[in-house]
Amino acid sequence: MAVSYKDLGLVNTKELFKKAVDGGYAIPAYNFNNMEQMQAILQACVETKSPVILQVSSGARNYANATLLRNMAKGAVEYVKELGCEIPIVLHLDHGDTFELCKDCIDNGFSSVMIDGSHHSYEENVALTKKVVEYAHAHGVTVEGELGVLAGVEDDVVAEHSTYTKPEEVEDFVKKTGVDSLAISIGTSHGANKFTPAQCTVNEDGVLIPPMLRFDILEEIEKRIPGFPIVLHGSSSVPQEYVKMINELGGKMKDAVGIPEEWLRRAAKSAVCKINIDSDGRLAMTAAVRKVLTEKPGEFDPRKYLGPAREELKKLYMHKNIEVLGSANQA
Ligand SMILES: O=C(CO)COP(=O)(O)O
Ligand SMILES: O=C[C@H](O)COP(=O)(O)O
Ligand SMILES: [Zn+2]
Ligand SMILES: [Zn+2]
Repeated sequence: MAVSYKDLGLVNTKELFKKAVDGGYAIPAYNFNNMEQMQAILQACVETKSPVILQVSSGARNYANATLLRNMAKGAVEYVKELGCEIPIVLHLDHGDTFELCKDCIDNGFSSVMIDGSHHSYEENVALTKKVVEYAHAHGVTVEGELGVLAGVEDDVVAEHSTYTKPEEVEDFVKKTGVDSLAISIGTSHGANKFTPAQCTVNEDGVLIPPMLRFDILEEIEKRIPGFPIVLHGSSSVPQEYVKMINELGGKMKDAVGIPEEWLRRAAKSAVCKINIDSDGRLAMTAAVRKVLTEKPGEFDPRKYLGPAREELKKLYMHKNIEVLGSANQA
């Protein structure tokens, strides 16, 4: 039997995006795979009074099990009430690659899905996205499409080089497909190794500064589809304190560079109304777990290292909501 997101107390992205575009901030889209990540996200968003998009990749569904994830999302709505603030919660499929996967999520309580047809030809992308939109809209679910390909690892898909979004395609794409939001490629990419040191310049403090995002492309897109909700994937900043911690505590992360928070702040003020962050959370948890296991080698209770990891993650998300995305106090 199909389960509607409405029965779970979740919301789609429609109103949230409208307010975010008008208000000059972005809604956080944080990926989760397990209970501690979900708790950290919800606690951080309740404490900062921020709306939130709980983001699930197909990898996460395989890892955690789709039924369990859905029931966790149902629990999320009750949990935030218990915490004392009923923030709007979206359950979103990240990087859906087939109609069947999107349909399965829509039939199982997701309030929003992404169909990433960006790896197909333009015509195929339009046809696939339109098909998902028709099914989703019949169920009140909102849809994110994508134009342009991000460099780095996208789920199972590896894009060696990014292809920037062509502004001259966006109007036609939005009109033909009926999507509710559009992910674009302006120089961000997935993972912790977004740029090689050779691509970066070094500032006076010895910090690697990556090549500037193509804000000119974003501006051109905004001119062509004014006020239309834009999504930025691959937006982790790869905090160097976490990379350093991981490496000092026995890890081996080489050349990890992300998107400066200043640039994300600038993007959030534009039509960019959803910013995807996954890798930074992975770094925060890994650094915290390594710290506990190094300092207390006799520790073997998972709560003793996953608990501090959850705390570190919550701190990171609160920082993002308040200092970077501007979503704090917008719930
Ligand atoms: O775009 C993302 C999820 O869709 C996450 O990007 P990061 O790898 O930069 O966190
Ligand atoms: O864009 C990809 C997200 O970071 C999810 O990653 P994943 O497929 O490893 O769960
Ligand atoms: Zn893509
Ligand atoms: Zn992504």
